[in-house]
Formats: sequence, structure tokens, C-alpha cells
Amino acid sequence: MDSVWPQCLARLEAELPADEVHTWLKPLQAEAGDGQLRLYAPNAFVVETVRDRYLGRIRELVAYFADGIGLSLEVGSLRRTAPAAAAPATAAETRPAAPSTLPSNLDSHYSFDNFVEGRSNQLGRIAALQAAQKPGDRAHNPLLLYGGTGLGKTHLMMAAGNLIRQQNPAARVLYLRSEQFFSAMMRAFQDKSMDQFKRQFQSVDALLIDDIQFFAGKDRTQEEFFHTFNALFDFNRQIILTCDRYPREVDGMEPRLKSRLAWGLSVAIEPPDFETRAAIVLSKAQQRGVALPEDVAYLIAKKMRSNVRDLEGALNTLAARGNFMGRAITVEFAQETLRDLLRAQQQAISITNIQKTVADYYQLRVADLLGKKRTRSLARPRQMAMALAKELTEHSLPEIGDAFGGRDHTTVLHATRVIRDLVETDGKQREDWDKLIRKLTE
Ligand SMILES: Nc1ncnc2c1ncn2[C@@H]1O[C@H](COP(=O)(O)OP(=O)(O)OP(=O)(O)O)[C@@H](O)[C@H]1O
Repeated sequence: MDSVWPQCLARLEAELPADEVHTWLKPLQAEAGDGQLRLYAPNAFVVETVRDRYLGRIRELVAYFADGIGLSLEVGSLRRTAPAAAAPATAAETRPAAPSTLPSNLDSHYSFDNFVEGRSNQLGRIAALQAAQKPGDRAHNPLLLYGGTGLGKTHLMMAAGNLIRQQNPAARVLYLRSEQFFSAMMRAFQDKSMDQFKRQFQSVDALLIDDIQFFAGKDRTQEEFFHTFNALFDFNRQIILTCDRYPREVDGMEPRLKSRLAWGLSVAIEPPDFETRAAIVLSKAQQRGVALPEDVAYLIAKKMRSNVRDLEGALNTLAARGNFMGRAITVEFAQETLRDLLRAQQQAISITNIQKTVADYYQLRVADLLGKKRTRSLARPRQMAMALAKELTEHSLPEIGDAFGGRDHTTVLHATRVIRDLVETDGKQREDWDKLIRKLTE
């Protein structure tokens, strides 16, 4: 009987690629006795994979070499080599633990179909879609979506999770905000159930964690996450994360974690441009069955640029008020209803405010922006500030020229054209532009 497993293994080695045998089958320990061949695997992943991919063939071989003996596969190790681990969790115990205690938390409303694509989120959308279509593929594992608040990161992450489950209903997808990961870990600490915590997290097929900037400064959480990450990554489970900025810029994030995050694909989600904002408002209105004329969508999109959540808020306000008052949503009605909201957005953005923000951003003095010096280090920020003034305020070109030390309106026009071209062609300038817009509008 003792030779059954070596015989099976020899046959499997002849049939399968060497790396598969090495990764999945060699780590199994075998024990034969009482009419039973017991296979022990080092952890639940190996059990799962062996069961999914190889158990059928192993069963055939066992029957061939020792007809009539039983076969079992579970997490654990041979009693003689590890007496302390005498009560190994069986695969049957380990596997269902995750779904029963950890619901997926996915919101099924988020899908790729109801996500509006634009220049600002195109890469993020395609990356999330590919991660969902080929979960665990090294090209996008981990997938990190980063960018400002309310720009659709959670939407894309959830859409990916939903699609993974749609394609494979048995897949265990777990979505958590980083605070929830932290709380679950703290609870496990208190209950002395860290082993179970680890097993649960490490046994999912896809782990989605939102807003990982909250891990900053929490060393123990980062460490646990690091281990979870490694375990999932090694077994080609998909990891999707979001962060409010590029993780390298997050203070208090461990360097080894930062470097892990950079292994896969990191994609920035930018604030949407005007056309995308308008398309989002129209699409949300349509989904909710709100009759929203295009000119009202343009009005909202023009005035509200900070984030998509605010656009939705404006639409909801209009829909609720229109419904309550029994009025159609027209431009006049929108201006009247959203007056305070629009004014609040507008007020925050004055030319003075723009000049100060741009000067701070480039570490200059406001006087430098208004002065006559034309060195490149001053000229570009000055053009940026003028272009932002044109984009974000209602002031005319001559008024903007005046506010920038009495410059001619053609200078302002030239600045807006130069910056528009640079934003299209130069990644660094686009990043500066997007960051400044965010600072001024959030
Ligand atoms: N391109 C888009 N198309 C359709 N809806 C969008 C789009 N971008 C964002 N939204 C919607 O905007 C709202 C806010 O998006 P989401 O919660 O995904 O933002 P976030 O980037 O995760 O923000 P935070 O960092 O604050 O969590 C959601 O209701 C989402 O559906």
C-alpha cells in the first residue's frame, strides 16, 4: 500500500508539465493504511487546486494501482512529522468558512455597462475589464486604481468583481473597504482567531480592497495585508485595490508593500472632462427614468466639475424637487433649484484663488505670475494659471489679461491654446492640470 502514492506520482510526472507537478503534487504528503490513502496538502489553496485539476486523474490511478482503497485529501501534514498539528482542518471545513462568514459585499448595481467611458477613465476601465476577464493574470495583478474622490474607482472595482462572479458563479469575490479589513483583523486579534482570519482572506478567488490609503501608519494591518497579498498573488488570485493617490506618495505605507503594489498595473483615474460629465449625467438620468433635457445636463456638467458624486447629487436634487413640485426640469428650473449649489462651486473659484493655488503648486510667489519675467520656469505656470482662469471662471479674456498684470487678451488666448495642446500631448502637464483642477474644485 505504501507504494501506491509514489506509483501514482511517477505516472503523473510522466503525464504533466514538471512545474505543475512540482507546485501542486510534490508538496502532498501521503499516508496509507486502513484501506485508505490519505493525502495531506500544506494549505487550502493546494487542496482546492488539486481537487479541481488533478483529483479525478489521481482517483483513476489509485484505483488502477490498488483497486478498492479509499482516497481523501485534506489540509494538514503527516502525524509523524507534525504531531502538534494533530487536528488538521479538513478541506471540507476550510473551504466553506470564507463564504459563510464573509459575504462578498458586492453591490450588483455597479457594472461596466453603466460606467460612462471618457479620456479620464478609459485606461482604468479597460484594465478593470481585463482583470475581470482574466482574473489573476500577471499583467494586471494586482490592479491598482488611484485618483481623487468620487471619480469612479469603487464603481470599476465592483464592476470587475460582479463580472468575475457572472463568469464563474462559484468564484469567491470579497470586497472590503480598508477600514473593514482593519476591523476584521482587530476582532480576530481580540478573539484570538488570527488563523481563521488568515484562512478566510487567503482563500478567496478575488480580493477587492477600497481606499488603501487608510492602511498608512497602521503597521500591523499592513503586515497582515502583506501576507494576504503574497498568499493570493502566489496562487494567481486577482487583487484589486484603490487608493486616493499613487501609493508611493502615501506617507506611512511600508516600502515593501509599496513595491508589491507596483508589481502589477497601476492606473490613474482622472477627473472627467466636460463631455464625459455631460454623458454621465444623461446616462444616470436615463437609468433613473428622469426626463432630463440635454441643455440641463450641459449646465450641470459645466458648473460642477469636482467629482461625479456631486453630479449625481445635483441630478437627484433636481429629480426629487421636480417630482415634488410637479414641474418639468428645464434650464430655468435647474438654475433656480441648484442656485446655492452652483454659487458655492462658482464662489470658490476666483482668479485670485487660481493664482494663489498655481503659485503654491509650483512653489512660486503670486507676484512672479503677475510680473514680466519670461523665464520658462515662470512662463509655463503663468500660462497654466491663465488657462485655468478661462476654464474655471466666467471672466472674459481681457478681464483675465488685466488680472495677470495687465496682459493683452491675445496673450491669454495663446496661453489657453498652448496649455490645451500640452494637456493632450504631455503626460506631466496633464497631471499638473488635473491636479490643479482637483485642488480648485474639490
Ligand atoms: N464614468 C462613470 N460613469 C458612471 N458613473 C460614474 C462614473 N464615474 C463615477 N460614477 C459614479 O459616481 C459615484 C462615485 O463613484 P465611486 O464611488 O466609484 O468613486 P470613488 O472614486 O471610489 O470615490 P472615493 O475615493 O470617494 O471612494 C458612483 O455612484 C459611481 O457610480
